[in-house]
Amino acid sequence: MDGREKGGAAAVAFEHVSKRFGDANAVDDVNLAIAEGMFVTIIGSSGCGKTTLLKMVNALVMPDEGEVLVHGRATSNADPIGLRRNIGYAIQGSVLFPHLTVEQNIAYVPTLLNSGDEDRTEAAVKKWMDIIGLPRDIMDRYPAELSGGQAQRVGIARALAASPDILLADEPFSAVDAITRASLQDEIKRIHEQTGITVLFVTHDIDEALDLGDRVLVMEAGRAVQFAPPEEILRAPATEFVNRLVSRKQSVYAR
Ligand SMILES: Nc1ncnc2c1ncn2[C@@H]1O[C@H](COP(=O)(O)OP(=O)(O)OP(=O)(O)O)[C@@H](O)[C@H]1O
Repeated sequence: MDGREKGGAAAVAFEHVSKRFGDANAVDDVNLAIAEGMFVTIIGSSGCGKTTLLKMVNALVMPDEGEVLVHGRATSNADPIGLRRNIGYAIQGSVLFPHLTVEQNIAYVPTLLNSGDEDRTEAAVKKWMDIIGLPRDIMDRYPAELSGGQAQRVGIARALAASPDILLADEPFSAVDAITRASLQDEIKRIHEQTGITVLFVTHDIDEALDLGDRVLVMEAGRAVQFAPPEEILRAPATEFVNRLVSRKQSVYAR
């Protein structure tokens, strides 16, 4: 059994999920289902619970109430290590192992999974370096010898190299210039189209959220206030906050 026992189950479902830290409701009764292969962007002001929501998918944070289901199976019943094997996690800033080369960083999880099959691991590393637009000649460099954009690409390649079927991305493009960011956005779109991977992508940037997402999830003080395709977010913002978020865009799209 691979955890997909409920045929056609959503890749990720939040069933009335809440999480508190002290007095703060980090996530407040979130109830939604994300179909397999969907690209969901998550946006909201600072501290509204985006990261906490993401971390509940790979069981880095457990809900106080409700259940998070991954392929129909509650994270509370899953072995966290097995769960994380199928879930790539790319976060902002550099989280590369500083003492390992680019190749070793990307190979880290495939090495564990391929248990010593070096050819298979090397093939996986090269494949992901090519897909993500990393030149082969940086394979032997250490993270400190990379540009910010290269380090973020390596982080994403590492998250994808284990061939996960879900990618959690927490502002993965936040620390790069606009041009690098645009090219990384194109690449993540292409990877999504090519692999059919389910993506949950946190961003602070409404343009990025509307451009990348099949669905945009807007969060406000821990609550999921709107979960809809970009056109609907623009056409019918559900709250005053969503309205403010998109007001500038509507005039542009209405032209
Ligand atoms: N480990 C923790 N301990 C205590 N409080 C926490 C913890 N993690 C998150 N919080 C609090 O929970 C709330 C939601 O935090 P979270 O990081 O999920 O928000 P966010 O929307 O991702 O914010 P940002 O956009 O600033 O990254 C915040 O009030 C935060 O201070």
